[in-house]
Amino acid sequence: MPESIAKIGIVTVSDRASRGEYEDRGGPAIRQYLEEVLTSPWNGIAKVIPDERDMLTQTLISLADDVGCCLIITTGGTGPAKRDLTPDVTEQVCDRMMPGFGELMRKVSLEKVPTAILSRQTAGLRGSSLIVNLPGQPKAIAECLDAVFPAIPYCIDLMEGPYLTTDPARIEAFRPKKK
Ligand SMILES: Nc1ncnc2c1ncn2[C@@H]1O[C@H](COP(=O)(O)OP(=O)(O)OP(=O)(O)O)[C@@H](O)[C@H]1O
Ligand SMILES: Nc1nc2c(c(=O)[nH]1)N[C@H]1C(S)=C(S)[C@@H](COP(=O)(O)O)O[C@H]1N2
Repeated sequence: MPESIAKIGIVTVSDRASRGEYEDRGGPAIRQYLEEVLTSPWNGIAKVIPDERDMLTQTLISLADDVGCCLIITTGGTGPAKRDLTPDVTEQVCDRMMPGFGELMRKVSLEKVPTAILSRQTAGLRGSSLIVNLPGQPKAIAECLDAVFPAIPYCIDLMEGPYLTTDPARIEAFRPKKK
């Protein structure tokens, strides 16, 4: 049976990028990362939205339930600023949380910037979708994804999603051997 093409949501959450005050570099950085790392077929569905609760809620639900994304990566809105609500909405739309993602990303980010602890970034599962939050700084994208990406293909296997393969020269997907 042919493997279905993985659909991956890429969501930039930024008031200024969504208003065109600066060019969104976060979404393209996520897409470029996936192009470098994934060797199995995938389609990216990118959105740029403001830090608005209803819009983010609808965007995440639609990418998960209607589009059928196995993975949704957000960037921005994870900090303590009054309008930052990406982790809160992520938790609200998810059935179950995956706190290890945020823990590991903060740990590796702390080696780069002392303000890493200001990110409330998290991850969770909605139906058959894994939602992962990244900070807004475009350079944080590869820093964080390098840490958690080795576990993402197996996470999606366990959710019965498409079989993702990676370029081992870039990221080695870790799949524990079956007993
Ligand atoms: N999507 C993005 N594209 C390009 N640069 C970004 C993006 N998001 C954040 N940055 C950069 O990182 C800095 C810190 O991120 P910050 O969280 O303040 O941005 P933001 O979420 O876009 O802010 P706001 O939503 O208030 O417009 C920004 O000042 C900007 O230089
Ligand atoms: N790897 C990494 N993590 C990082 C950063 C960074 O530059 N690199 N910036 C930090 C800062 S300054 C903030 S305020 C928080 C939240 O950023 P956000 O609101 O743009 O998501 O992420 C933190 N995590």
